[in-house]
Amino acid sequence: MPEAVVELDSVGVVRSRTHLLRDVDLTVEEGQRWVVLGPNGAGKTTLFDVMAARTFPSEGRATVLGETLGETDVSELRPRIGLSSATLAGQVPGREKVRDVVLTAAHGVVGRWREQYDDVDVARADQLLAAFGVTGLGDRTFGTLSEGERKRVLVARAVMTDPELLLLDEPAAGLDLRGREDLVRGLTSLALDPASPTTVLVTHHVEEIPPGFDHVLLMRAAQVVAAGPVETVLTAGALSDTFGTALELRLDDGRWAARAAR
Ligand SMILES: Nc1ncnc2c1ncn2[C@@H]1O[C@H](COP(=O)(O)OP(=O)(O)OP(=O)(O)O)[C@@H](O)[C@H]1O
Repeated sequence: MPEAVVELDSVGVVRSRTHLLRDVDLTVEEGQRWVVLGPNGAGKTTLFDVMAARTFPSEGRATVLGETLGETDVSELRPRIGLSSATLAGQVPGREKVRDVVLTAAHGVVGRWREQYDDVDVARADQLLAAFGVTGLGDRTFGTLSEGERKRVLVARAVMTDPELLLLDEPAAGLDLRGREDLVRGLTSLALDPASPTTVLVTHHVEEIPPGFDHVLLMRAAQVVAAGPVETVLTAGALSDTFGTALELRLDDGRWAARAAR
């Protein structure tokens, strides 16, 4: 029986007397690749922050990598989790060299300050930049990159530390078509590699689901609409319920596409 990497039991998050999450049950097992889909304001980022051990549940119980939030030292738990999110992007100094943005992940810091890196780390950072389609940008400063290039650098950074859990919050937001496809290709390779960490990817768009992602959580209005294997959970009906509008859904050669029902 594979071990649960994330176990949420009736989790609620309440702020200003509003439920950002309500009664969320979820088990993510080792080796699984999950996509969290839902409309704006559904609670996806709040759920992401719970899995990242950055937000604690107001109700229920959340266990991440065997540690129950509220009963553990998160400073030991957080380095075991690889993160890419808009919040993190905002924390990277613009003058930081791109290669260093990836390299500093190994030290759990944002901003390089006199750490020493091995050649093997530098080679891995360059290899990851190449895997996510941003080869040759290693010597540029982060501030000079386009939005899409920054996103891909941050995914490379999240993977750099060989985390036990990899969390990606809307990594394709703001990317142009080529950037999105480069990212999806990189994430597909990652998903199909059995050595890759358990991964959870948050997105608004089924077009951004990389082949190899095997589970889906659909969220709407702070609650779970459906969760489970992609082939059973991701249906036009469930997607229409999630987004509150009638949708058609197609699967073509491993890639999903959705549009308003005709
Ligand atoms: N501190 C807070 N107090 C009250 N409401 C909040 C607070 N933080 C977030 N919210 C609200 O909670 C809801 C869920 O937010 P969350 O960011 O988790 O949604 P999301 O699914 O990630 O949305 P998006 O797709 O737009 O990024 C939103 O309606 C948001 O406005």
